[in-house]
Amino acid sequence: MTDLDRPIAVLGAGSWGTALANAIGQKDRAAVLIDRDAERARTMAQTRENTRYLPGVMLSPHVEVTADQSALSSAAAILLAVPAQQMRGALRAVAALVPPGTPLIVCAKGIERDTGLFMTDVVTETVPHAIPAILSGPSFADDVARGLPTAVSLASADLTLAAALAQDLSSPSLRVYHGDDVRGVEIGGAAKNVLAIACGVVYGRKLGESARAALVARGFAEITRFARALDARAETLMGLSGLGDTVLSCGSNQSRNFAFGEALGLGVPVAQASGGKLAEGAFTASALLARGRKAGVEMPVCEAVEALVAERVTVDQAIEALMTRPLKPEA
Ligand SMILES: NC(=O)C1=CN([C@@H]2O[C@H](COP(=O)(O)OP(=O)(O)OC[C@H]3O[C@@H](n4cnc5c(N)ncnc54)[C@H](OP(=O)(O)O)[C@@H]3O)[C@@H](O)[C@H]2O)C=CC1
Ligand SMILES: O=C(CO)COP(=O)(O)O
Repeated sequence: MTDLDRPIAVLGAGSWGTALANAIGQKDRAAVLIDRDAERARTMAQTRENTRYLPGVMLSPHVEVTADQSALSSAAAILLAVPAQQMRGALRAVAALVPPGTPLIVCAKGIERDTGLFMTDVVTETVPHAIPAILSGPSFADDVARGLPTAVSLASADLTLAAALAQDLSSPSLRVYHGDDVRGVEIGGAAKNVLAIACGVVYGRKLGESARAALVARGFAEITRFARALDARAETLMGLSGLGDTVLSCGSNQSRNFAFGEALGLGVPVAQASGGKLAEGAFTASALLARGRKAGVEMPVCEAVEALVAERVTVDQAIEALMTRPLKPEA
């Protein structure tokens, strides 16, 4: 366990950051939730509710809300809950405030589009004096914030640290498993979002549950191939951050990625399909595909999502391309 006298800080006061801060607060451990907007932070501190991102959930009294990033300097660990494409900018802005050796736990699920880097690599580049870790798994913010039960995975290269952080974040409703396969955990979280978009498309286009199940299986196979090529462990992908989150996000339009795909399947143009919500897979698809090509891994489901998001193909063309690929052994 980390130093209990020091709070755990959460950078990013959106739905996931707020839910995580609340989960920590519900354990009677001090959490500091950092919103980049001072006015919003003040209002949230007073009303105890994040009306924009997590309406209807009251914050634990152990959660302090602030816009003052200097709170990071005294944190035992920092949870990074900003969107993947904003991670580099957010980290650059606070790097000087982070004491050497502080665990920076990435809670975002994505790959940086411009560089193809995973989030822990972005941490290493921007805050080299910190220790990167990753948290991922089946966990809708709303469920976690309301104390509904789930389990997630936390990985760090240092297994002892991963175990201590998992202990810090675990509660009777949030079971945090630990490990050292950082790459495996971050691939699971980033790639499931792309697969969730594909499943949403199939649902929106009303292709039936058999098609969705087949897509999950083939999509998961390509994610696992990709993970192996990047020296991640296949069994990590079979765990909470891979299979677990795939089951969650590919079967419910409570997932914003699934809902984005569903809108595409219904014929909504890409620009409107997210309804103003974050759909990480739309940004990650091109980066995942590029990394797959570099590693020599065929990723037809990811390719279809990337082409759809770039509006190079229609939904029907994407489906036809997937269904008319040369037949091959299943493995
Ligand atoms: N929501 C969920 O159920 C889960 C989400 N995640 C992952 O967590 C990450 C964040 O998602 P989520 O919380 O849902 O997203 P939201 O859209 O709900 O919130 C994003 C938050 O990040 C803030 N933000 C954006 N850029 C910066 C920046 N440069 N510096 C500081 N804060 C910034 C936003 O502030 P502003 O309002 O000012 O733009 C907002 O508070 C994603 O990668 C997602 O995949 C993981 C598990 C569950
Ligand atoms: O990652 C999540 C659940 O584990 C949240 O999924 P969405 O970002 O698709 O809403």
